Amino acid sequence: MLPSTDFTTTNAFKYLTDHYIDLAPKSLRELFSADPNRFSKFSIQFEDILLDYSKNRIDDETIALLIQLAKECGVKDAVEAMFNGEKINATEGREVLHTALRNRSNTPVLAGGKDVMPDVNAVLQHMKEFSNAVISGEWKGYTGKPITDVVNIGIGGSDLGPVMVTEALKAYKNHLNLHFVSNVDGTHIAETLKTVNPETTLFLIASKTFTTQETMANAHTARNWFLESGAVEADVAKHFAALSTNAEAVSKFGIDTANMFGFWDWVGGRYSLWSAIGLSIALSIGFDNFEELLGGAHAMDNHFRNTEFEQNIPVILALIGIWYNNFFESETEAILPYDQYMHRFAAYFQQGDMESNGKYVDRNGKVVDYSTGPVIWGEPGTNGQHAFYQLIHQGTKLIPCDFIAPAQTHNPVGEHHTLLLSNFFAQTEALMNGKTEEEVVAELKAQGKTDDEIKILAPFKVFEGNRPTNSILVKKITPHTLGALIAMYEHKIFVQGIIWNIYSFDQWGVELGKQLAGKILPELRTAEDVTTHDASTNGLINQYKAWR
Ligand SMILES: O=P(O)(O)OC[C@H]1O[C@@](O)(CO)[C@@H](O)[C@@H]1O
Repeated sequence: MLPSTDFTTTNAFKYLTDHYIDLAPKSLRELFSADPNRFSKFSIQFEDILLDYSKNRIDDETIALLIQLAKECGVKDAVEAMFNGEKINATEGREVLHTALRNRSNTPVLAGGKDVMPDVNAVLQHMKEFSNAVISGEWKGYTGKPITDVVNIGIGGSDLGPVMVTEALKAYKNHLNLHFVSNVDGTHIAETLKTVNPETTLFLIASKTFTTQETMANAHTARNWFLESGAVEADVAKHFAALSTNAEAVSKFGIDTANMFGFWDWVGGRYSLWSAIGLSIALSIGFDNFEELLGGAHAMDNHFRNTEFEQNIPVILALIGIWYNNFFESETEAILPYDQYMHRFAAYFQQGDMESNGKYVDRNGKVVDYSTGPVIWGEPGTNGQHAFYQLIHQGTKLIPCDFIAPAQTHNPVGEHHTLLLSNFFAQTEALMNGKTEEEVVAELKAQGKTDDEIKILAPFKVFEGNRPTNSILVKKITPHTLGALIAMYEHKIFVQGIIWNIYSFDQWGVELGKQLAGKILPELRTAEDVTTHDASTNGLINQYKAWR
């Protein structure tokens, strides 16, 4: 069982509250001038990843108290419970074993007393053989042509991970064209089908449950399009594969279960890119690179499981996030990758973090009286600088930011990468140091501004600074380092869920909307006005009917 501690009643929480009051007035400038070793003290290197967390509102005591908080909340026991296959997803009665999917050591991992590794390895072997056959051209379509395009049809965890990884690793992609259809909006499948040839297109129907409305609607549309193009039922097997836990539903849809790549209930949707859901990744970058991705995540798993908290990157990130979320009352966190290939990285962790920790009831079924999961958002740098950095620098909200950048680029064009990295370094420095009134006045004087002009302008040009950031410098974004980065955030989310005493692996909050949509759908199929809802919903539906 997971420890179930109300962290607001722990000693650490009390001392952190007292310490916050002492520390809050101190500026980061003061903290850095007081300790010349601040960077080395508050940074951790793991393989080719450097985490610099020194530009945070912390000192030695803060970190010591936060680590005490983690210990008082039983984080270590919770980590072992997860890796050892305990049913920590208690409301669904399931284990949480996405770590087994990338367990490259192949040591036994028990779920329900059974070692899952033989099954995991069997699916990986099937994925390897299949992706090699498609990539090599050995796998032929119904007119004898090799596959040129792969369309992954899925949503949420059956889409976001494959999209993010195939984009982030585009430098490793082969000749296959990857397409991702997720939205039930007909535009998504219509626009995609315009671009592909039924003779050379492979559809992956990616759905853990194989019941998700959007995915099944898109899958049936794709199947109808394929059959209307001149193919027959027997040809479906050459052009459709299923990635799911639900063999019965796959077979009922009409996909040969020989083309099914299975996974298990102990794989959460938002943690599933390491499973058969990752087949589109293997097709895009090759199975060897997919294994490298698994290897990077496995390396981070070992770091997370075996490293003392003081040097444990996911634990430190989790604790710093809690420090701002629960003591400085920040509400969001920005993930800002200075890498255009990583443009879907923040979006991926919107599901990863917000679907895991967007909970208001604790593990005892009590409504919490403290803040839990943050809003996750972000865009690549430097684009964000021209969109929302104004608020981060001079807004009234505290926005903790994770800045991520590769030291090496895959596209050494001119000095673009140097320009990019100059911004990466400058932004965290600016957010930390700000610009004082004295510095502003001196600058305006040097520009020849009059005293009156300076008096008017100066307040708008002062930067408070003291705005916290983490800097994550990666030697190069490769399948291995990307796998490690993803696992790093997964484990950060896990640690925060344990400390907030919430269940991070169910997602009951997505059900109500689906249920109500199911009730409204038949009402939209008739011409009559509806009266069964509140005045707003009735009014909207009836106006839609009048206009459609
Ligand atoms: O993979 P599937 O079963 O089609 O679910 C898709 C997504 O739907 C959810 O919102 C759950 O209903 C996400 O948790 C999940 O990743």
